[in-house]
Amino acid sequence: MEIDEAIRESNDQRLKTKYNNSINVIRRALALYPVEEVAFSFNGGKDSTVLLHLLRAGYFLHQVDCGLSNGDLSSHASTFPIRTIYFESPSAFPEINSFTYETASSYGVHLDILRQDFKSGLEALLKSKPTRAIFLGVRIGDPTAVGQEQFSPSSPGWPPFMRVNPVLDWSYRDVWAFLLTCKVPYCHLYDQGYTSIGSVHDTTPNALLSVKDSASGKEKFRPAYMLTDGRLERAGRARKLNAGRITTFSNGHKSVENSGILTASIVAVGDEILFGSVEDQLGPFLCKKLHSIGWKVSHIAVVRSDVDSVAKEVERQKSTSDMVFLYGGFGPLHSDVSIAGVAKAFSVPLDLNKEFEEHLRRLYGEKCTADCNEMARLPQGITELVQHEKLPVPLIKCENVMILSATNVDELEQQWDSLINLRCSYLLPSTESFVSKHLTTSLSDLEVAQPLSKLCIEFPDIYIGCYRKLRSGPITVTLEGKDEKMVEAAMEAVSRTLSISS
Ligand SMILES: Cc1cc2nc3c(=O)[nH]c(=O)nc-3n(C[C@H](O)[C@H](O)[C@H](O)COP(=O)(O)O)c2cc1C
Ligand SMILES: Nc1ncnc2c1ncn2[C@@H]1O[C@H](COP(=O)(O)OP(=O)(O)OP(=O)(O)O)[C@@H](O)[C@H]1O
Ligand SMILES: [Mg+2]
Repeated sequence: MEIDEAIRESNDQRLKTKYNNSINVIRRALALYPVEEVAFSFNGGKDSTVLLHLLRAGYFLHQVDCGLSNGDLSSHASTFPIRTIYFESPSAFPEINSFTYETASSYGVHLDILRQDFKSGLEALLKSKPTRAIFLGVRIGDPTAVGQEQFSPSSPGWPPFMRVNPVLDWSYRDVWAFLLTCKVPYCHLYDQGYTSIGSVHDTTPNALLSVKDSASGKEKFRPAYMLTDGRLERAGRARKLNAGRITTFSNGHKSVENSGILTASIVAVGDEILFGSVEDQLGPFLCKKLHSIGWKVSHIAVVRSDVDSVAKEVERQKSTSDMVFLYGGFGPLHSDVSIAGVAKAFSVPLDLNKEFEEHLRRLYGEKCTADCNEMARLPQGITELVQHEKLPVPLIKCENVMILSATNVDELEQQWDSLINLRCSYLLPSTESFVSKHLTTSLSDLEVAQPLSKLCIEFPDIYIGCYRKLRSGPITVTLEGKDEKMVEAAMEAVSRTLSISS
């Protein structure tokens, strides 16, 4: 197998270590999942080109593990056995597209072409073919690698599969060391100064590789492998704006139903909460309400009343949750910075919203002064006013961020009821709500730890958690899921294992 041979013959010890670790990840994945239920996500980029060759070598060595090959390194299969998916997009570079197709044909890779967005494409793929694990060329430092491990289940709200990232810990230097050592073809855009390739709309050659041609005086670019500081790999990529997940279900009811469990984040703005002088009651109230409609709250944060703190948190949460609920810091006071923070998170300016100004004028009458005009300046181009007869002024929604103006639980209840009443496409109750069961045991932590963690593996779709009110007191086990029978089966298993009589 020429890849394995090239690495063995190389005297780059670091590359050998990276290669061996990645091959082990691939062998582990192939031992865990039948090869027909595994896929490879290939897009012709440098990282996925590395992964293609690692998979070719890894599959060969896996066959040796299974006794299906005699380990003769010169032999290799003429077809690549792992199903390969390519999300083809009209905004991909033609060079990337043709490299993907040419590579597939050279290495006997059968490509499944998907023309939808990633999430819908994967939903369709999982429906048509059982797929338990997908190999990806994601590396630490990619924006999408945040929080991922070599084996990471797909995110909540995504179809269920294991993301396998064999090159997660490879550096920019490792990628080029591999491609050059193995002398494998790569897309020639990388020889023209491109160091990371997205779409034609957000990618340019990396300016750090720019040189002036001494003869013609024209600008030229050195090849990607000459970039010395790998941290600047993405210098030719434009920053992505407005990456909210709302777009995944902007066409309303139908897609909300299809997208599995919906997730929410809650952001409270208020220095007083952080000083400990005011207790936040709105966060727990929202958690209860969201849970009651089958949504999952993935995160609750309290941030300082300053524009950057709000912007940073909203920017983070809007791309990982279906909806972000924000409260506090709304009004004409100097500490009311939430709207500006949201605008900054979406990189848009504030702009006078005439409709909202009219609502404020009606509400405040004579008292509507210049401060009202300030309050009517809302994030430009992304603001939607949500009106209901029970609301004195509409609520403000910016893409998937809902700004709640409530300052206490009663006001929040009124705003929540109005939103539910409106049956807005972005806050629909899930078709199934959660079923929760609780059990109490007086066994110690040490006694329940192992049996419970085994049950978590046995019931992967059921949340099994524990809490206690006293360090030495009884432990309450919580079981939760959307399939009542499964929750009951898990409860019986927990009762049996911990010898609890119900
Ligand atoms: C096979 C595959 C699986 C993915 N799984 C997830 C996932 O579980 N969670 C998630 O938030 N995004 C997932 N994504 C999307 C990527 O994290 C990311 O949004 C995408 O690669 C960004 O590409 P873009 O910059 O071209 O939009 C997946 C993408 C692919 C191709
Ligand atoms: N359009 C796509 N089709 C299939 N897989 C994709 C697509 N886009 C991304 N992926 C998967 O996500 C991984 C990470 O993408 P990313 O763009 O960071 O890396 P790359 O394209 O391989 O290299 P580069 O960083 O040079 O662009 C890819 O290696 C691939 O596994
Ligand atoms: Mg890429």
